[in-house]
Amino acid sequence: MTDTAFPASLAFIGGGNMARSLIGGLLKNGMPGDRIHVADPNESTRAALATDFGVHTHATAADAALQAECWLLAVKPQVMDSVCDSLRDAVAQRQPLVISIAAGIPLQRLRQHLGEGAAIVRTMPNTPALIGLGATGMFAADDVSASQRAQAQAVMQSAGLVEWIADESLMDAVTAVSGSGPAYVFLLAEAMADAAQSLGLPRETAIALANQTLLGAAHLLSESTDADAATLRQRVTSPNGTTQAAIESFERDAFRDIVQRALTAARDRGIELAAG
Ligand SMILES: NC(=O)C1=CN([C@@H]2O[C@H](COP(=O)(O)OP(=O)(O)OC[C@H]3O[C@@H](n4cnc5c(N)ncnc54)[C@H](OP(=O)(O)O)[C@@H]3O)[C@@H](O)[C@H]2O)C=CC1
Ligand SMILES: O=C(O)[C@@H]1CCC=N1
Repeated sequence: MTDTAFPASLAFIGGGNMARSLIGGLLKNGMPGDRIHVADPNESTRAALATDFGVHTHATAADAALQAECWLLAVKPQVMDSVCDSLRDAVAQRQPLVISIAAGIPLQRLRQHLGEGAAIVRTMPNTPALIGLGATGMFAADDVSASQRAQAQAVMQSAGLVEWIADESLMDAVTAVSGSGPAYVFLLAEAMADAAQSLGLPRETAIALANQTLLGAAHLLSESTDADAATLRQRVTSPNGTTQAAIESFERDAFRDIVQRALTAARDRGIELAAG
């Protein structure tokens, strides 16, 4: 990743959890903090961001936006319409590249509230962005130029893997698998530790073993070039052994259906958020 791919200046609208994760990644990849502006209404949030990252901070979205050629919309979906409305004059002045990370909100709705003049890329990152291991799905409107796409990609790639999505309607499926996905893994970590404790292990030992198992399995999955998840699972599963007993229990309890229903619920909630 070369610094030249980054926008010359970047304004985060919203300085919460995801903004913090993405700013951390940008700095690690060579974007200087003094080229980043962040708007957040909370004084303590602004102070912490300025101290931790050396970024410029602003109390209003428009103040930050006017300072930058690329904006990253990182507010909750529920306030996105009003935030975009407050940026209409700044859009007319700056003609920005706008990257949205909001779940559910379609490009058309962003364009409607921002007004004409913004080139918009809709993305869906996830919280492992904080350690450079994020996964982001991206969709660009037709009027986004190749160099703007490259800039948007550079911003999101500083947080990890990027996948371009050809059809905007699939962005809610991206949210369901990778945007919300880290929470499913944390739920599994909780459940494994709880179960191990109930089988008699001390709490701390149960947590340590469950967490390290998820870490090791994730690394093995990502580093195994010759084996997919199913193959790796089979390698753990000795015939008539302990793993087979557990997997058969999962299958009897319709584990795959449970996952399918959960992802469908997340996808459908994204569609509801689009409706406002
Ligand atoms: N958390 C996640 O795992 C992921 C989240 N997303 C998306 O990222 C977006 C942000 O989520 P997240 O970081 O978790 O949310 P946070 O609530 O942590 O951050 C949003 C921040 O925006 C601030 N804010 C509210 N109104 C304005 C305004 N008018 N101008 C500037 N800032 C404002 C909020 O302040 P206050 O708290 O006072 O309202 C808050 O500090 C959402 O749209 C979400 O869908 C996408 C992928 C993953
Ligand atoms: O739960 C949410 O709505 C956000 C979007 C994906 C992850 N967190």
